[in-house]
Amino acid sequence: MSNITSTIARQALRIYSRRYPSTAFPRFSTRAAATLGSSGRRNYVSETKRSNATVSVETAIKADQKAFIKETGKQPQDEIVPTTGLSADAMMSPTAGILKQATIMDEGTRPIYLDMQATTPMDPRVLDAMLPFMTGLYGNPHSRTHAYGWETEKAVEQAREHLADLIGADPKEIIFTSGATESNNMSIKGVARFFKRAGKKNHIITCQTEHKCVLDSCRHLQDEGCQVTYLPVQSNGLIDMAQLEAAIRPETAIVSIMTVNNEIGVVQPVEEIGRLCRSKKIFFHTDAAQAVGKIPIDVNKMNIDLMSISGHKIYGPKGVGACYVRRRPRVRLDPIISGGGQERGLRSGTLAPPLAIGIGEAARICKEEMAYDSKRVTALSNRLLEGLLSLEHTTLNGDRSRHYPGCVNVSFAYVEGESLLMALKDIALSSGSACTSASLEPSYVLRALGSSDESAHSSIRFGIGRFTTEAEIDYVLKAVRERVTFLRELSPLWELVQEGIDLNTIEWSQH
Ligand SMILES: Cc1ncc(COP(=O)(O)O)c(C=O)c1O
Ligand code: FES
Repeated sequence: MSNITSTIARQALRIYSRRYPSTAFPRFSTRAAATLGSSGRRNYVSETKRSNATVSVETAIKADQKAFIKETGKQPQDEIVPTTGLSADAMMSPTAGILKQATIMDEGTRPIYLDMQATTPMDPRVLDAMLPFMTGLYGNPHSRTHAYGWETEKAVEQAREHLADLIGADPKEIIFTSGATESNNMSIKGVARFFKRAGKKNHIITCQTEHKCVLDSCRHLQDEGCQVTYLPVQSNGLIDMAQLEAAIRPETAIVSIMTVNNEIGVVQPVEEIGRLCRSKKIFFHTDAAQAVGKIPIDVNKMNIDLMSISGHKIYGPKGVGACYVRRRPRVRLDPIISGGGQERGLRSGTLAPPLAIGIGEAARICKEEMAYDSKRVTALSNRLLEGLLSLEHTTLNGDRSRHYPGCVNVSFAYVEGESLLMALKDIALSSGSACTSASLEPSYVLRALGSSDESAHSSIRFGIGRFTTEAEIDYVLKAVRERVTFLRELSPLWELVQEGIDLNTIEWSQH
């Protein structure tokens, strides 16, 4: 039996005291240990000393498992048993069989994965489609003089068709890129630079809750002399159409508003935005990385001129994406990557056929299974949300009806989000976007909704996807309920609330 000493509670307290510096904080000493039993299942016990009193708490998967057996009469192995059974190193070992372990087949041997907005597991059918193009079918799809080139080109063009089919586009309007980040850069910088160079228009409209790569592209364009309006959002996370209309100027070249927000899952009124932009002859770009393949999108019905797609958000490979670029009326843009003129001259460089074929297959499966996936994800999401909201002082962030159900962002008042994440090590979750998850800053998306720093800090995002099971949701609900209760019991703020004190009436001493 091996022992893994963990510092979950200590780290939680460190963050807690950093976050609430003005709070008179009782002295704590903590010890938390996780043991990896010979059964391969993980148990952990934490012991917390608060002031002079000692509180021993067995928060634990072990306890969860006992309750699970009692409630269901089933052994958890039959259902889900999150453990540290296989380390990442072990998974990489050639004897472990990486393909076998790295697919959904590993369910039950690692933490439950509920971070689908960060990335999705690759569908094994996607891998099947890709593999021949990593080995025997290695031709350059741009080679026109022999069969090696032709066979690869044929498969790449079929992938383009699958992507086009998913969003109601013509295959010629699909440009393969390295991901949604590149597609966003290409769209926004490309259009803005074209119009600026032509001396015509130099204004861009976007929104404060966009992904960093959109906001950062706009910042770069500001340095180049463009003007940018960052629209605020309402407290439900949606933009106000009247504000958008008022922000439009004669020199506005492009409006960029995302379809589904990656942190809170709200769905912006894309069809209305498209109609407005078309009526004003302004190009409309949408970052649909979190929307494509999950909710129906039709670029013609929605008057979308440019759209960003990411492979790894739709059960496809990482490092590949696509950009929809409308041909009629033709979107004019300066390419970011110049060279051999591939991809309609908009994105030079040899394509990566396995990746392009992977995203194509992922798109094909999404189209075929969207209704089924959507029904499942919605049912799981309702189950999760109902359970989470039954905990007191817990709220959903973002609009409840204009919402993609696979992204559930919840605030647990009086619980520090990072502490909760640490107490939920058996579940892979995040408090926001993956690229900002190392930062202890509160989410700028939640701040834009008007959330307080405390509320933003106490928020967790639960991402549900194609391979999530009901048993996993039930496990997560139980674990969250227990650990939120545990952490609240440590919180001096919670103690005050329980004593009936209105925290807003307290004047905290300043340091
Ligand atoms: C809304 C949104 N836009 C863009 C991206 C970046 O996508 P990619 O990783 O394909 O560059 C992401 C994912 O992280 C996202 O969620
Ligand atoms: S790049 Fe994926 S969340 Fe930021």
